[in-house]
Amino acid sequence: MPDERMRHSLSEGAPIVDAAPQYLSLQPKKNTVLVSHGRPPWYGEDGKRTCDAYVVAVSGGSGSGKTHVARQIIQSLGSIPTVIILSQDSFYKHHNEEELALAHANMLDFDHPDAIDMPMFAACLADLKACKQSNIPVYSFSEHQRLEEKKYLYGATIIITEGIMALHDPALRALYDLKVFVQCDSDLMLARRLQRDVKERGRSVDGILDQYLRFVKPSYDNFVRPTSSHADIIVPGSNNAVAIELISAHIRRQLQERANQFRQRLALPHRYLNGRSGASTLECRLEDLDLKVLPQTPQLQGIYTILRSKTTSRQDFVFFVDRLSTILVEHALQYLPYAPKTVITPVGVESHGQKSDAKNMCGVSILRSGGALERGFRRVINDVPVGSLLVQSDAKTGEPLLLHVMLPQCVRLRHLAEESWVFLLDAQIGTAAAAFMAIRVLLDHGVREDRIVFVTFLVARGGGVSVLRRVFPRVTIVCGAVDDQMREGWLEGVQGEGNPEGIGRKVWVMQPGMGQIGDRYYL
Ligand SMILES: Nc1ncnc2c1ncn2[C@@H]1O[C@H](COP(=O)(O)OP(=O)(O)O)[C@@H](O)[C@H]1O
Ligand SMILES: Nc1ccn([C@@H]2O[C@H](COP(=O)(O)O)[C@@H](O)[C@H]2O)c(=O)n1
Repeated sequence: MPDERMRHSLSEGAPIVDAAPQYLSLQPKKNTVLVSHGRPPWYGEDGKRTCDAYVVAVSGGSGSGKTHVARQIIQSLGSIPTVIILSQDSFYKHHNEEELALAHANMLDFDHPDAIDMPMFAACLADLKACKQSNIPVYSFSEHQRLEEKKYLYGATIIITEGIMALHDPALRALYDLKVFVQCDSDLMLARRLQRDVKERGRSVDGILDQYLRFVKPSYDNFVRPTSSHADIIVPGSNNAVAIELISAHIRRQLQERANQFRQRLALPHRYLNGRSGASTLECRLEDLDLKVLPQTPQLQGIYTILRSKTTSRQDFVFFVDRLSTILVEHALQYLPYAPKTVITPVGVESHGQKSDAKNMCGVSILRSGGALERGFRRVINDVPVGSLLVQSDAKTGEPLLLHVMLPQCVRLRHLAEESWVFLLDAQIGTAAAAFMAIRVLLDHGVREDRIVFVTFLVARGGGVSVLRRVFPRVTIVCGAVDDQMREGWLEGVQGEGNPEGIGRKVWVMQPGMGQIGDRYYL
């Protein structure tokens, strides 16, 4: 189970609102990633994507209940990892001054297929379906205008897209796994639209009726209703509980089939390890792993001795973790590109030096223990953005689950991500399941593999690092020490806010290791 305390603090304290997933509620918001229990791996042991997101399209007239049906499907599905209701309304085109004046006079046709930027909608949907991020436009119904801001979306297992023209475009239809049309009487649609547009879209009754007679009704008859022929299922716009149940049963079955198909190839933590039961073996040679290990100086060994000791106080542990993080990040910086630079010194003499060429440097810590490297990271790299990923193991299956994605702007925007240098921070690479997932997330965003620098205190030679290396050979891994083994062991629970009963759990532990670094650093 995910750490409740982490879930609580992250959902409350998220500084970038639109990047934070919402936990499933009875009224799920549109264009937001809704999370129930986290996202299992969407890639196989070769690091490649094994399945697309499942896409359901819901079309129908305005006020037919498309959004309502999308929400009913989500509720009926119950526990699904992550889902987005993607609204086609967000893709209304940008309007010039003249069009805006017409719109405010209810004289602009928003019900013609040309009113929607179909290629942009298809491109965003295709990215989300392919498990990539998308930055979708934000539209204001009261201003009749596309706003400056964009909304970042990433990580849905199911996408439910809804809109009056959702089934209109053949390129869009090709992206759907299931096509639904909501059929409703025109008078009911008009009544609902009147109520909603007055309450939510700041419209007058006269204006709504004007627009309805001039554009909405003719367009429904000419463009919207005919697309029902493309639907796999027609759902009534009211009293539709049976239809919703059929749809959700179908989706559940489809997802189950996919899961069964791919489970064999999923990247389960124990499958990364060389030894399959109880303990891992030392099959790989250190030099084959191409790790950038800190020079083993006496003072570095001194730091590790303090950190490994179970009698070290928390105060000392925090101090030496911060010191070690600083050393590691300094060491990691040498793997960035540098170019010669000449400066004039205060005594007027030229000095020939170096300057880093790396653009958009940022950090991403893998919570919770990766957070222990953040202070050192910020000390070494001035004013650097730091994001986070929360990956936890499912107690039943052992699968890593992606629970939370909070990435810096230079990763969220694809055109920046392609140039960015990202330092992934985690306390150790043991099974490598979390590292694997975090690298996959960055690659999904367009970060180049050779611009990912993984910084960690410890790597287990007999752990999953050999698989990580084979799959992502161009990622630089910087560490301070290499431990020989991993063993399946029982970790005593530490009583605290998130674990009031101090319940222990079965984990893969590194040997000799440093214990649970996150617990020792934060508690
Ligand atoms: N099956 C239904 N039962 C009761 N109210 C509904 C139903 N479907 C839609 N509504 C209500 O009608 C209004 C318009 O529905 P909505 O789903 O927003 O329509 P659409 O997305 O098709 O424009 C909303 O206030 C919604 O609560
Ligand atoms: N500025 C706009 C843009 C669109 N509309 C109307 O919205 C309807 C589609 O949205 P639904 O949520 O009802 O499906 C469509 O019929 C447009 O007329 C608008 O009024 N103003």
